[in-house]
Amino acid sequence: MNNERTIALIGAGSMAEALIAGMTKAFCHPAHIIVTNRQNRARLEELARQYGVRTAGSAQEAVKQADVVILAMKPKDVAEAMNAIAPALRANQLILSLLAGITTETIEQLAGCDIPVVRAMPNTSAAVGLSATAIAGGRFASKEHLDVAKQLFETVGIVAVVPERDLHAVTGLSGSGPAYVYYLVEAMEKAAADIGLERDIAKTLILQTIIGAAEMLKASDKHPSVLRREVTSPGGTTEAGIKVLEQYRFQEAVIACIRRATARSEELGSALLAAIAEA
Ligand SMILES: NC(=O)C1=CN([C@@H]2O[C@H](COP(=O)(O)OP(=O)(O)OC[C@H]3O[C@@H](n4cnc5c(N)ncnc54)[C@H](OP(=O)(O)O)[C@@H]3O)[C@@H](O)[C@H]2O)C=CC1
Ligand SMILES: O=C(O)[C@@H]1CCC=N1
Repeated sequence: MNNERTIALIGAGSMAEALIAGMTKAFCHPAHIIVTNRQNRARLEELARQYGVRTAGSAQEAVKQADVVILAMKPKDVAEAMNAIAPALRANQLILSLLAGITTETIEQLAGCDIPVVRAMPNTSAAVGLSATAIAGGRFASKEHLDVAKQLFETVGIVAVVPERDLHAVTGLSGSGPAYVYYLVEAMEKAAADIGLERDIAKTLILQTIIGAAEMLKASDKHPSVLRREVTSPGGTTEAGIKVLEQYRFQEAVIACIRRATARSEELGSALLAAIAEA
């Protein structure tokens, strides 16, 4: 809790809240956090009540007081947000961007000054302190800036420093990753209903199965395919089930899904550049 920096969060959605929850537990006093959004005042008041953070009437007002500016709006809204805050930005601040697909170079361009930018890709498990976050520094970001970002994101999970070119892939893999797991759970719940299991019992069993498998992956040195084979008795139930997944080309579908999400991250970056060029 020894961080004395003032942090402005521009955007007050689900990722912003996940970060506030983590930062107020382990990174800084809530009074050091100022949160702002575009129009939803009730949302800001709710965050202030729940976490004790401060709010600001405008993004520019928040940025004027800040050492670290966290961009937590959707990529499509960043040009408008940066337009509003650019006049208040100073080169001794640090911009931390959570935006999918948007490069540090684009943020630097929108800022219009030589400001340090760190691009981060966390995931929503930050809300329970279990985000897998990757970070990369822009042209003006030093090791100290990366260290600040690392410390901040470590309050909501684990952090890897990666080359920026890898962040599209990280976004497709672990940024979007929780949704893939939830999708699997949705399918398991539908299957449980289909085979006649009582809903609450099925939910409990599915959750424990996911947590148990994740803990096994973490605790063991074995490759996932080895752990899978240990479940699979010859001629047994698992073998019969996995054969169906193979018929449906389950692994190919997952690989195509992550490739598509990665490409989409690249597209989000290009779409913003095209919009900036047009404006
Ligand atoms: N959700 C996820 O799983 C992850 C998201 N991200 C990234 O995090 C960012 C935020 O995502 P998420 O929290 O899901 O988004 P939300 O839609 O939940 O929240 C977006 C927030 O941005 C605010 N906002 C929009 N435009 C402006 C503006 N011009 N000035 C100030 N605030 C503005 C909105 O305010 P208002 O309601 O008033 O319009 C809202 O509070 C995205 O860029 C996303 O790519 C990264 C990793 C994971
Ligand atoms: O779907 C999205 O674009 C964001 C980025 C990663 C997770 N959610």
